[in-house]
Amino acid sequence: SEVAGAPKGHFYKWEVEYMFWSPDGVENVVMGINGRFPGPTIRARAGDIIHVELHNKLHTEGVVIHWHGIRQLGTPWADGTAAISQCVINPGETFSYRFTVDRAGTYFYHGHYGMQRSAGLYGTLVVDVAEGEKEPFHYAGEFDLLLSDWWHKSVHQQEVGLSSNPLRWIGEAQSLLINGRGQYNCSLYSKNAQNDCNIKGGEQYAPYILHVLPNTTYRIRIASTTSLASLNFAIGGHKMLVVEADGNYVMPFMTNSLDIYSGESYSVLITTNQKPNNYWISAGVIGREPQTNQALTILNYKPISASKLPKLPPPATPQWNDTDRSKAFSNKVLAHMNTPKPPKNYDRRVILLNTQNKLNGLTKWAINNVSLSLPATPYLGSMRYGLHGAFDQANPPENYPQDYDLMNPPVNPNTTIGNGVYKFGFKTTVDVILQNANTLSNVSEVHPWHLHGHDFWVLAYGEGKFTNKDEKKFNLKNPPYKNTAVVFPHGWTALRFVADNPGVWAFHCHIEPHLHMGMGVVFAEGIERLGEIPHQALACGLTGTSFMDTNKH
Ligand SMILES: O=C1O[C@H]([C@@H](O)CO)C(O)=C1O
Repeated sequence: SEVAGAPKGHFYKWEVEYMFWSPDGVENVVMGINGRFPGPTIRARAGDIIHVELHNKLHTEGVVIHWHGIRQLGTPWADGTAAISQCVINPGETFSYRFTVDRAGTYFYHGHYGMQRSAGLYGTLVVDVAEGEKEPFHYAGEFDLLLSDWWHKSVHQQEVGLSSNPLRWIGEAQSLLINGRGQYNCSLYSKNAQNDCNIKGGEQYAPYILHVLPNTTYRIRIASTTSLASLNFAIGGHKMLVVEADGNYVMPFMTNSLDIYSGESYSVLITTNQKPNNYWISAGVIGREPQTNQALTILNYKPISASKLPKLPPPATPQWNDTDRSKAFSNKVLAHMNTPKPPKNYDRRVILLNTQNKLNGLTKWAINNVSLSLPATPYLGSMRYGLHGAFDQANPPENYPQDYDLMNPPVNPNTTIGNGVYKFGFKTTVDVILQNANTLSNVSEVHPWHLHGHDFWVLAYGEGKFTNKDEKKFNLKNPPYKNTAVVFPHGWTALRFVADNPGVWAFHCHIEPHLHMGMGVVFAEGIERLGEIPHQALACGLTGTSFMDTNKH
């Protein structure tokens, strides 16, 4: 029985283990949860408490899970970032993630240790509005789509390649998956698809079909946990009304297709007002030269058979390098009128130059010429208990040399490694300017940056080198409130957030191999306000040693 007004608890026991699976018709090894890939969907209401007891059944690897988009207000030790918020959960061990989902929205969860997200450790997390609350739109049914990309090479091979000299880059994905389902080397868009793709129904790689009734409005939640790919999502013959981004309502706008970068989530409404038939739903690569087939599934009007080939061809994915189109899309995402407004002024501005570099022959990504290498002792514990030997005590650089040429490969490609922390005064307003540049191979790439523990306002996307004059381009009226924002090639993105959540928070490129190559920084605020940290999060490195020595915590 429930006490009226009390938060509802959702308790889950999860076991993580490798298992054989066939995400795209080619059998492989994936990381599963309770024997499933993707992991189970969590569904709760705003204000509820989620409690996941995560048991590590991997034989030789640690594990953690990050709850992407959940701010962890008051529970920074539950953020699930290895070496930042907690010690990894060793094989055979269990860790209790207990946190409140404070706000309705579309979220997901994923591994945040090494490249375990690429290994398939992810699932959907949906938070509905609190009992009695209403959303600013109506719909009769819902579908939740989690997009990902999939490699046939193991994550171990990928990781070794990334830290080899010369670099063995992971290359483009073999398949794109919708809810963990894709088709390698065959297309559903063929008369013989059922034969070519060997689909009889019920296979692990059979598409997740959206069965709909005519003349009905549906909400489709779309989240991207891709390792590398930026995607363009579309539904043949249907326009989409975008209503939510990263857990915040947006000013609704109509679109034929949606750009979604790794780490982002959206909700769209569609009305099934077309001729009763089947229609293709597609997701194709943008931002990088695609070498991967579109992900396809079907919007099926009941009672038509879902195996009937749609009359219209799949939506064409836009030109991968049409950055003007991508920017125009991103600029359409604006806050709903009830969204919190940004402070008019900032207290501190940090400019972060994104470059690709070299370190002893290895290829790295660096921020203001520091490539992130995480320490053995997680920051949350070492900062809370004042263990200064745990990481670089010097403040990392807040800017880069103003004569740096963004439009060419670095003159001196050598970088340094580091693990210093950007420490912010509690409740200060921080501006972060992400400044893109040229890679070593004379191009500039797309990087979606994700902030833990907060949402930020996306004040502007700009071209070339940011200067203080660009402040006049800032949207302080209705900037979107998000947790992930892209920085376009050779461009900059201006973000603002309030450092009001005591904890240590990762801020990084959500492209997993890029993070692995050092493309991230660490933010912290309000550590002095934290009480005791659950011991489970501290049992390694210097925090572990200090417990054994003194027993004082
Ligand atoms: O980090 C990366 O490395 C490759 C390329 O720059 C070097 O092969 C690539 O496309 C990346 O995104």
